[in-house]
Amino acid sequence: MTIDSKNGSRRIILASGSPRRRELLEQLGLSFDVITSDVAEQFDPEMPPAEVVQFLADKKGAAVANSIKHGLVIAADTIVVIDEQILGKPDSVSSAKQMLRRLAGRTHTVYSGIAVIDAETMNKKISYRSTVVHMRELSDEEIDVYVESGEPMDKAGAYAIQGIGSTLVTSVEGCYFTVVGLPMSLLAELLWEFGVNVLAVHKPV
Ligand SMILES: Cc1cn([C@H]2C[C@H](O)[C@@H](COP(=O)(O)OP(=O)(O)OP(=O)(O)O)O2)c(=O)[nH]c1=O
Repeated sequence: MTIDSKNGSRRIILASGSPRRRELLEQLGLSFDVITSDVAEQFDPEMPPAEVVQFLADKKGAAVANSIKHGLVIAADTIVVIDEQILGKPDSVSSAKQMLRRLAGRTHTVYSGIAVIDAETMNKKISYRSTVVHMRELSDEEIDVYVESGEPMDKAGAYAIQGIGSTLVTSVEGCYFTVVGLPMSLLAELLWEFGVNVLAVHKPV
């Protein structure tokens, strides 16, 4: 297998509208395009969380891969799980507050799945990581003020560990980037399978 020193010969496409995922990929110095699809994030409620994030990452990636001829498509999905219940992105201010009331003072698990798909062959590699997150106790007033910031609204579980939400998290067990939405070491492993060595793609920091 030839490993590209840069992804030069290989077009990489990020199938995600998430600015966080874009920023994380940019940090690797990879050149890539962003193409989003509008797949419905629906899944069988009986599906275990690890399968949900892989299923949805695959669905998002396949939708984009099917619309182009060449390129390596990267897609991801993130969910928060507490008491065996899946929390996605809140659809209203009140659901954001409800999610945070549920998470406050407790431990939950964040799952992130990644799918990498070769658009030419539709050969795919899909996997996931999970991280345990401990959140401190929060008063209703703190929750109200945090939700008013707007930050929780497009985040699974209604918080952003990389933002103001960092002040809610006391500790994590596992990969931080899994919580942000793109487990970077897993991404490197999956890209390697397609001949892209992210360690060789560098830019000065
Ligand atoms: C828990 C948590 C989630 N998130 C984000 C990551 C994801 O963007 C989002 C979960 O929703 P996703 O459906 O995984 O992603 P998305 O809709 O933002 O983007 P796309 O489907 O186009 O790829 O929550 C954070 O940014 N920080 C956090 O701490």
